[in-house]
Amino acid sequence: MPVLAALTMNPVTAAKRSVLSLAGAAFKRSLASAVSSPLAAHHYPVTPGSLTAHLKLKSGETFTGGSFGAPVSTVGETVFTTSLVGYPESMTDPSYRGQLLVFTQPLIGNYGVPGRARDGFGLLSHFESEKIQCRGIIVGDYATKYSHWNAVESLSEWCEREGIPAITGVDTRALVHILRGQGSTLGSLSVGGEKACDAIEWVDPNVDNLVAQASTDSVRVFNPNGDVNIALIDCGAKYNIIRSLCAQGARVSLVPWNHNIVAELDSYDGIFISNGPGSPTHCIETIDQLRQAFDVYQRPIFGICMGNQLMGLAAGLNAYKLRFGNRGHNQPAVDLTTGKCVITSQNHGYALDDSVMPSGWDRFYVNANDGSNEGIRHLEKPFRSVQFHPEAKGGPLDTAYLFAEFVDQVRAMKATGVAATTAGYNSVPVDAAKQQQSATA
Ligand SMILES: NC(=O)CC[C@H](N)C(=O)O
Repeated sequence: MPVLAALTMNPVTAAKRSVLSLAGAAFKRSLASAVSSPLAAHHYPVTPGSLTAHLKLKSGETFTGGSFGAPVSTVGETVFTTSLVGYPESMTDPSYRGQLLVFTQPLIGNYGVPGRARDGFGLLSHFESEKIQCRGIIVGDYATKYSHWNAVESLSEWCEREGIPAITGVDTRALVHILRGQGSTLGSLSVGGEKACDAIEWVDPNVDNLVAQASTDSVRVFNPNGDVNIALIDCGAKYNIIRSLCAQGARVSLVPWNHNIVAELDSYDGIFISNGPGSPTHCIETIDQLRQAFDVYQRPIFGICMGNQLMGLAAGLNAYKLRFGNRGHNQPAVDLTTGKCVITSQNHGYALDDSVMPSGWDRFYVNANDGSNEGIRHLEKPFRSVQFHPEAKGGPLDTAYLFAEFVDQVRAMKATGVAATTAGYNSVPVDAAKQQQSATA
């Protein structure tokens, strides 16, 4: 809507509608104050009569729009993704747990939501977990009509059914401008009365161990007849990681994030560490397990995203929080072993500080945009990890070869009789080791 028209609009209607003027230079000049101005508007609530929704950042900016999800209120870390497609996959990716997800792609919902068909491994074919994991979604322009051969419901119906609030009519360009400037920020999404968001308590989801919430409670086996047995440490694994390993012919034992794998190393031909939500620093048990495994395990270990961070922490690196993270499907990463650049799918807010590498380790990939770490590798042992998502879903399949390389290596080492652990290894369960440590402390 032209800004002038918005300014001459009935102020009550305008106040209900939206918040931002996009008037060129004025946009940049007065961004901070314009955000909370109720005067200008260029988007509409999704349908006449739909509930008003508000997104309020902890830093004070408020965006008003229309609700198209569940009529509930929530708080989360407001993060944005630049992906153009893949909202069903992103919203069910456990790594988005605790977050309010902003889509920079303005038109969202136009291909609806697919059904819950399962593949031959028992995994949902079109989702990355059983349910929506993000706390809410924020879009510029929700498409009220959808069309796709496998859609069974609208994005609005899905959100409502799963109790997830959703807001449309938000100037996501202005919102992302703020988030890029000040970094990922706590936000409240409230539906209903104008003041609903004032009642919200600001609780940062990252203070909790979100991995413990997302992980499986018990061991689950996929593709039981696979010829090599992979322990997949579940920090909140996306289904396509499990599927990608199974599709290579591997048997996958999905184990809880704090499972005592050190006591079972001999039964695994390879170890894989999944993606997962929140800060890696909460996963002390996993880091402890990996540190012990690095000393004695001789077969391949591979990590993805949270898995890269946990392997890095176990190797002796530190992790830090990125200002606004890298979330999208077109992030360039350079393989430092070949110089080749690959386009990758990403979703992370933390990164390894790889400025000084621990002895025996090297950088594997680096982000070609911001220079942040995209992976590490051991120089002698078959241990590697990547910060991006070779399993895609959504995103490009450029790096799917990493699954084939991993399982091929696992298979080759098994065939040539490489023992799982070094000779003389004393398999002390981690809990017992911890007790010993505290007893001698
Ligand atoms: N996708 C992931 O595994 C994300 C890892 C971690 N939660 C981060 O945000 O950096």
